[in-house]
Amino acid sequence: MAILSLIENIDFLNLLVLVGFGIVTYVAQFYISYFTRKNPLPGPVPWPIIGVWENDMAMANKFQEKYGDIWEVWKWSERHVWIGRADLATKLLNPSYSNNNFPFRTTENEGLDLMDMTSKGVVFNLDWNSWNFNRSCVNRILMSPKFLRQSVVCTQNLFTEMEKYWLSLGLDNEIDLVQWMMRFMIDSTLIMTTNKNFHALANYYDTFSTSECLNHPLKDSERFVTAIRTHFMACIFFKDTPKYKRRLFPNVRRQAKKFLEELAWLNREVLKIIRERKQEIDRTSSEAELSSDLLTMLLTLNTFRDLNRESDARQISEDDVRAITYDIIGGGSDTTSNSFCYVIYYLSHYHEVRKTMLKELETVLGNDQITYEKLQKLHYCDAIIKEVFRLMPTVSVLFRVNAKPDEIDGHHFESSTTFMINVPGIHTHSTYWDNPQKFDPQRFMGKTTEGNNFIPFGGGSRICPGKQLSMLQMKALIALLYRKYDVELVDMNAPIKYCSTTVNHCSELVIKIKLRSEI
Ligand code: HEM
Repeated sequence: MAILSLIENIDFLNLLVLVGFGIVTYVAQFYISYFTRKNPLPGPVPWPIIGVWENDMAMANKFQEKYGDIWEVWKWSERHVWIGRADLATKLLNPSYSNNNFPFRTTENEGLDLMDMTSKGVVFNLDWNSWNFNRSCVNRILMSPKFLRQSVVCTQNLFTEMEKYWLSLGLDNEIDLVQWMMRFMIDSTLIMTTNKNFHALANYYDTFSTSECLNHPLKDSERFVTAIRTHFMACIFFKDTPKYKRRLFPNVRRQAKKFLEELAWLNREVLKIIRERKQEIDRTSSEAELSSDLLTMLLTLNTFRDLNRESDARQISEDDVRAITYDIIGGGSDTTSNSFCYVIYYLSHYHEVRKTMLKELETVLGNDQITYEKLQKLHYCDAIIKEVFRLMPTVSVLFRVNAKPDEIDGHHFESSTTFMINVPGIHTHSTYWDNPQKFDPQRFMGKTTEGNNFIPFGGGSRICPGKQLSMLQMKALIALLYRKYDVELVDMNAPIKYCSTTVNHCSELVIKIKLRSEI
């Protein structure tokens, strides 16, 4: 009461003085605790409340240059320890599944809890036993030759479809590869995951075309594809937006509500797909072969239909199937589509590299059908993709959190410290690479890429389970495109256009293609 009457009687000038005093006290206290913090590392001095905005690849590299290979950045009130040298990341990228102090990517996160992601699936699952089981299921499927072979067939079929649209629009037409590849990989990942085509490519083609002859259930699938993309945006939103912000600011509250409504719709749709597939499997005789999509494989894992089942292994729950489906679609579409655009950018700028690649395509593939086995033999294509990843990693930062207090490079860290591994910093570190800024695929020829100095797919127990799949898809795409077409950038002088977040999103890559004349 006394405080209320004081506020009522205070005049405007005194109120200003009071507020000013409050701010000065807060700022002074903020900097006193910052400059007297325990175990300090070098790093930019943060602003009160907001800290330092750090989620940018160029900025991380600038900080590494200025502060060395281990530094700290404060974001909101959280300390992020950045690491830019492979040997300092050894503990973080520990391959052990049982003895690992850095098992997770995030600390407890109420926003991700709300999305039901912290006890299910793989990417943000904080329940170790549940993650371990789900991850072994995902590994078994994504790395199985049956699934990988099917992905090659799927890539060829979708390329034929996309090519048909390009030809129909005319070879003079400019193609924004980013837009096409985004739809291509959404279709591809959804087919590989659910065995259903959601026609994102066809929908996109329809935005250019005046023809009415396309025959596909456009509108339903468009809603689904939009909801899937919303799911990825919602993950980032809920992970990074604390509860108080979602409650305090009306526009943020509205956004959160909209996301949750859309996610509820998507969950219902995905559960419907899962249940329909279960019924289809039940109706199929035990001798008949089932399709090799992820959903079918997950639902039959450790059942009598699984030839490799272990006697005591449990089956996967419906909720985990749903969460894994999201993880795979999320992990597999944007990453591969952006990476492919970067490969095209580099190939367009390095004529000699392109020439050597075309020779390899001719020698290994000729005009034969592209197969899983043949793609394994494209060693130079493999080296090109790796060199592009080295200089332009699609995922430029890896996250880890320690379960118990630990020590790195003589620095002590409390448990639940957030660590960020600066992938481009390691990929261009002069300790590991000669002439690190030079684009030279030859450096990967005849060499294995074990170890933490090359980590485009991350490392340790959380390494990307889609690594083989995406390398295969990208090699298939290179072969399908370059065997038949010359590819040119419309603007050879433009730098790579991208927006840097955790995934470096290519924002535009306009190309023109024409039928190939000669190498
Ligand atoms: C060029 C393509 C790709 C790139 C650059 C990429 C990169 C990555 C990276 C850097 C991570 C984090 C690893 C870590 O924290 O150490 C990751 C995790 C993951 N990726 Fe990929 N990825 C690609 C394609 C795929 C594909 C095709 C799939 C699935 C079909 C996939 C599924 C996943 C999943 C599920 C995880 C989480 C693994 C876990 O938490 O245990 N990724 N990926």
